[in-house]
Amino acid sequence: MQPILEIRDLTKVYQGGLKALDSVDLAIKPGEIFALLGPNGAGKTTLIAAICGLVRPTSGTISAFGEDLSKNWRSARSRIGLVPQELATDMFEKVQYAVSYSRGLFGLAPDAARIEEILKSLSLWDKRDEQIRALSGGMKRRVLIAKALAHDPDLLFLDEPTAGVDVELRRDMWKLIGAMRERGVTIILTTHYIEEAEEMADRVGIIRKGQILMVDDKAAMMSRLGRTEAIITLSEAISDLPADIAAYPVTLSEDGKELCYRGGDGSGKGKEEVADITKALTKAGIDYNGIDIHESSLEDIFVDLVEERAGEIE
Ligand SMILES: Nc1ncnc2c1ncn2[C@@H]1O[C@H](COP(=O)(O)OP(=O)(O)OP(=O)(O)O)[C@@H](O)[C@H]1O
Repeated sequence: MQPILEIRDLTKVYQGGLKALDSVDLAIKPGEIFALLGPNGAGKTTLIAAICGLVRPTSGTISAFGEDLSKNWRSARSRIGLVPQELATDMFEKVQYAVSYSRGLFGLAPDAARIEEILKSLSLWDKRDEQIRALSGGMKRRVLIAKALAHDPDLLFLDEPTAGVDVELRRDMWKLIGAMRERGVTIILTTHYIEEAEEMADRVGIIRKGQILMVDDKAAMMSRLGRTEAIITLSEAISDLPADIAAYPVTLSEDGKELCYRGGDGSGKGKEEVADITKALTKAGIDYNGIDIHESSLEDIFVDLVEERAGEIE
């Protein structure tokens, strides 16, 4: 299947010499939700801005819908929507006007019914005649989304769509993003909230210091890089581990009272091994009085990756 968006060897060096993107390659499949995860300053916004024509790349190519954006920017751009991090709109405008105006910017004929549908889907219809400045932060965020949807884009970028919003609004946003996907919109979102990527995304890309560290299906990433961690608290300190237990990925704490397991592969193997270890302990006559077991989340994987690669890149 031809990617809806293809980025090749994209580099952006800002004036002053900061390399915000470093040879980025990325292909986005039609209809997917792709989450771009990265710490502050990783280059997420720069990447989106480069695709949306707001930042000029230093080198590399970006094609969307099969067209090279540097050659045929206008037609591809009309099929792209961007929900930026911050509101860059006239705060005195009324909601409905602002959203209709966004549609007009792309040369589309006014479509009151479609605008009404968008405003209703975002619970903004009751606020349609209010000035944007009078809305709460969460409602302003919805206006940003409505404006980005006004021209019915096929490819939608959401730059930190839920940064700083409350949990309820975040859940609403997730539902909304899910509904957009149902309509066939391809979605790329950047987020600090790993929970968001875990909940929403089909694929996840991890970016750090302008480099893409890894791109994979979310489930594959979790099963490939997932880990089980367990701490088994022993009733009495021991000085040595029996050989059959030492064969597992375990370490004994300095005081000899805790057995720490770190292994598995996100497929359930870790839990099985921990169960086997407890059986072996019982067989060896070693009592334990607690097991604390933890399956790693996408967050743990992300933190591990970013920390592990930090040394390599610096
Ligand atoms: N206009 C600019 N001129 C110079 N440097 C810039 C400019 N815009 C961004 N940068 C730098 O480029 C790097 C990447 O920034 P970018 O905003 O793309 O990161 P980000 O991953 O979106 O971060 P955040 O999660 O904090 O929004 C940062 O070091 C930033 O300071």
